[in-house]
Amino acid sequence: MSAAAPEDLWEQGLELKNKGNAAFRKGEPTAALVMYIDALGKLTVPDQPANIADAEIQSQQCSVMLNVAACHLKLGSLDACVDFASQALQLDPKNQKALFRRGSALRQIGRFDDAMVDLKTASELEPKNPAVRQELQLLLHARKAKDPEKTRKASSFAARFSSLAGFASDDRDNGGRTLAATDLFYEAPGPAAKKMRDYLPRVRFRSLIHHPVVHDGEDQHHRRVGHHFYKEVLRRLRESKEKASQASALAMSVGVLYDMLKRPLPGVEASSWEAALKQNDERRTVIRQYGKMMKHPEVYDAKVGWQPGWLHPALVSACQAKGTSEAERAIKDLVTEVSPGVYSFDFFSKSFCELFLNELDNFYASGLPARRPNSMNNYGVVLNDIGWEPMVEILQQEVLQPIASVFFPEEAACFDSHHTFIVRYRAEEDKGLDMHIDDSDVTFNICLGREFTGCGLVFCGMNGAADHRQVSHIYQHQIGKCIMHLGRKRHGADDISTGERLNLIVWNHSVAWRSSPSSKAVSVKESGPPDKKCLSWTHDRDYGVFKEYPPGRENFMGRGWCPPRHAEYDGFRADSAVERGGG
Ligand SMILES: O=C(O)CCC(=O)C(=O)O
Ligand SMILES: [Fe+2]
Repeated sequence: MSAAAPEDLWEQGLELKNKGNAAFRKGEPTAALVMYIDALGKLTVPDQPANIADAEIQSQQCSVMLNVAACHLKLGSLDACVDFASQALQLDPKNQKALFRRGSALRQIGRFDDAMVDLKTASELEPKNPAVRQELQLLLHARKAKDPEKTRKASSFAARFSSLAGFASDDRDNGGRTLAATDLFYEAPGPAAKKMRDYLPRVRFRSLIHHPVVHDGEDQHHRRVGHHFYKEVLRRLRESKEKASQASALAMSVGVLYDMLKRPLPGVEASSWEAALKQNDERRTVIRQYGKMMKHPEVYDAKVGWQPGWLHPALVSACQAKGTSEAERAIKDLVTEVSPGVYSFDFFSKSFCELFLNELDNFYASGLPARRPNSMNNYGVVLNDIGWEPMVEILQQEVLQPIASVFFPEEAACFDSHHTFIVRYRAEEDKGLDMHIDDSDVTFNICLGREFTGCGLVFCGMNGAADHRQVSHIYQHQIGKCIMHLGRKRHGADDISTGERLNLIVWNHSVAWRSSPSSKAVSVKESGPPDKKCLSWTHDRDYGVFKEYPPGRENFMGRGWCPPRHAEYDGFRADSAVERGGG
């Protein structure tokens, strides 16, 4: 049998390269790598085809070596990446991609000086390349973490979240859209997000504001100024001598906004205005005082932002693809759907979990007052009330929203605020959490530790669905991992058996989603009696039919709202005599 002709090998090599490219684009770096290596074998045989120019041969060889380096980079085989990128550079010493890939691998290995040489050269070759700029920022951060003095001056690079792939650098061109961390709305790509923008309110507060005039609407979840505000605007417009042009109406509205922050508007109880004022004062006092007592102030420092070492490397690399055609694929590779509508992925590094728990211990020991996250959890703390809101705002824009919008395109199209808190479970305190739905559009829940057994998170169905009270999944938290789900998916925590569990919860809010018709789905008839595990003493009208109310919670009987009357299953019976028309 005669050996294949050089021309045939060449053709086979190119074909394999193309197949490798297709696999890489599909997000299958291992399959791609196998094909590229095979291709390289065929393209680098000693006898080269006579009909192909030397320059073309070198260029193809270099291109496959670069692709091999890209696969290794993606797979975390950093030394191999360095080797192949170096081989490519022998063929083409000024190859920008080779310098970039080798620089990135060298940074991740910790060879910062070598990485700097490569990345600087790559940057000189293509100064505007966003990936190179992101990589340089990561490098500066990594260096800073190792030697803060040496790179102190470079910290302007690190503004906000720039540590994570330079997402927030103010002048970054992001495929036609720039994103500064101060943008009112993050505009996600895709038709769902576009549709949601129609429902953005005309007047909106960037974050939770505690004010009697803000939550008085029919649907308080909208967090909009309510009728006292509009009444006052109309009254002033009527009294105004000016013709009510758009400009004067706007000026009037701003005036009323200003006034409502200074004194109660007509019709608003002075006492509720005072109470809101007091709560806000207390909150600011705690933030100010705790600012002087923090153990790890860097964790609160939104000017510097998030350090890459705090997040799990898998999350960092998925986020690095942001703004590229690989972004969605990278997120899908990161995330596992553990059950319909429930997604899990690596989030914090172990060292950050420890650091943050240490910071929380410090807060608990400070004796400063803290608001509890909800009526069912007495030992957690609202982190927005102790100064962490700006950090989560950055996280929300740069990490949470891009991930959530892949799986929940409508709910996550435009996040605008968040409620972030810690829950804590241990014996003698809160052992578990009643089944519930949250005042959250998309929830991120990350386990920080410590040692524990039990305390699984039980998921049931989506609020209003026929299987809304049927168990769908029981999730065991793992330290550093995040679970993401819609707030309207019923869930609750089983009692803890041993140890202590602390989780960080971010409730992401979207006014646009809540104003959209999609959010107004009506409940359908329940398919049958509920699973006992899905019963909620705070929500359900039939809890007592299946279970004894927990001690001290008997007064919840008769206060439930679920299922709504039109959605009762066949044979439904309410547990309360009042409902049944009894006492
Ligand atoms: O314990 C958990 O993991 C869930 C906590 C939760 O759902 C909540 O606080 O709303
Ligand atoms: Fe919850």
